[in-house]
Amino acid sequence: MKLPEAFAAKMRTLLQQEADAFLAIYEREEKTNGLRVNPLKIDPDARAKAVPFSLSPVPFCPTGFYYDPNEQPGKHPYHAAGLYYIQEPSAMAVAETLRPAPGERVLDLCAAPGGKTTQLGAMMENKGLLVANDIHSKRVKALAENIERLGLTNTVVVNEAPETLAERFPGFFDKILVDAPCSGEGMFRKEEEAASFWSQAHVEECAARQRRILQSAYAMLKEGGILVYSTCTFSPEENEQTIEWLLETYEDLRLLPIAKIGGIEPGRPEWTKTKRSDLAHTARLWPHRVKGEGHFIAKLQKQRPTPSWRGRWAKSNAPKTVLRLYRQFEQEALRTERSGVFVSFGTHVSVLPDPCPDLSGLKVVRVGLHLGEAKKERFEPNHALALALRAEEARHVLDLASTSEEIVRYWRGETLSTGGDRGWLLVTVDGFPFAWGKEVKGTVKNFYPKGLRLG
Ligand SMILES: C[S@@+](CC[C@H](N)C(=O)[O-])C[C@H]1O[C@@H](n2cnc3c(N)ncnc32)[C@H](O)[C@@H]1O
Repeated sequence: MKLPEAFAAKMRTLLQQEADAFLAIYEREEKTNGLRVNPLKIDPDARAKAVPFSLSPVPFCPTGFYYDPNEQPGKHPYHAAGLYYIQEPSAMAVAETLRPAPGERVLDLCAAPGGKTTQLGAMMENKGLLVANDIHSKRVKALAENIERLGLTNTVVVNEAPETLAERFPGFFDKILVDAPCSGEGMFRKEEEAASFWSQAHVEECAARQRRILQSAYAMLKEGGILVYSTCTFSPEENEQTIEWLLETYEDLRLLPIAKIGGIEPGRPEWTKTKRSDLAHTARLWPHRVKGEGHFIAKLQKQRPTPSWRGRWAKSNAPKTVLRLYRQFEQEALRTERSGVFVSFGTHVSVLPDPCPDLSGLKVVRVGLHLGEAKKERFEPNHALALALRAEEARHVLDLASTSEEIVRYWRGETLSTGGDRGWLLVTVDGFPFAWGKEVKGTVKNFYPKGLRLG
């Protein structure tokens, strides 16, 4: 591919004798293809075996695998069922570095389309609070869809500027990820268009924006909290120099070492003004050193006592009539009873993550688990509920084989004839929840969402 000349010259100066190996990767056609299996849906012991592609492990991510470029996992019904997320392999190292625990309060500040959010949510086993934010309203839609597909129930999706969130949540989060908007030099093979935008001026604009975002992230971190910063670019201005600025601006921040496994290399202190040696704790994933397109990662801990958050927690506002209809549906269709704080938006009802702060006044796209909608005297379950269940939690199941004609027809939105009359049933693919159906007088009415159907 054709690289911007100024970019190639800059990388030659930086990398010197290593530059040829680095630049040679752009001559190769094939990019690396990866998928990350979803431990919320696939039993950890059966991970790779459950997915019918030839996979080889990504060395720095236990749930990550490379797949063969001739395979198309994005077109398999298992993708629609949320069994995996297709993700550029070096990107998988970022959430591994933050590694939140179940029950923590976590913020993914630049989250769309959700590659890292879905990885963080799975690590949290759906326990605690995961706030996924993105400033761009269009990109937030894909984020919400991916969260739903992967079966995350402890997330809040918001569409705000980081400054707005920083005013609302000072000192609130245990862990924050800033996967920053960047000049995307590591994306050139994936999206050739990204190369045409490259200029040194753009790199510097990105660096200035990253600093503004990091100021907000710092404000929202608790004392002792962990901040992970990442980019998919190579420029020192957006990587080591951004971290150098951060350490000089907030003297209580301490860089923590990142394990240099599977070809991951240290950051380059020599590419900064101060050359401070702790910058080698950061990580560089070079495309000529690891099988991946490239990333930079830094991990920091806040040391300073921080005034604790004094906001309010969210309360239930769901009308009794709506809740009664949901409980009626639950008795008819499910074997489990959901507890938690139920909230309604018009006729729609969701159950919040635990804990969940009061979100009024923020642009909230989605909270917790969207259970469904009360319609006159009945309750219609949402697709998100189907994808968050295990098959054994449904009273009635219609299981379709992934290789069958029926699953393709169902995915397209067609009805199926079964001869039964069981009401709400969970349609599964090889036992994995896929969608809702309603079986009435021998026919299963299709509730696969219109916007997600096969074309
Ligand atoms: C590298 S992408 C995030 C990729 C995502 N973390 C993932 O793994 O799928 C950076 C994101 O930052 C968002 N963004 C740009 N400016 C922002 C800002 N000022 N605050 C928050 N997000 C911003 C972009 O819309 C973009 O979605």
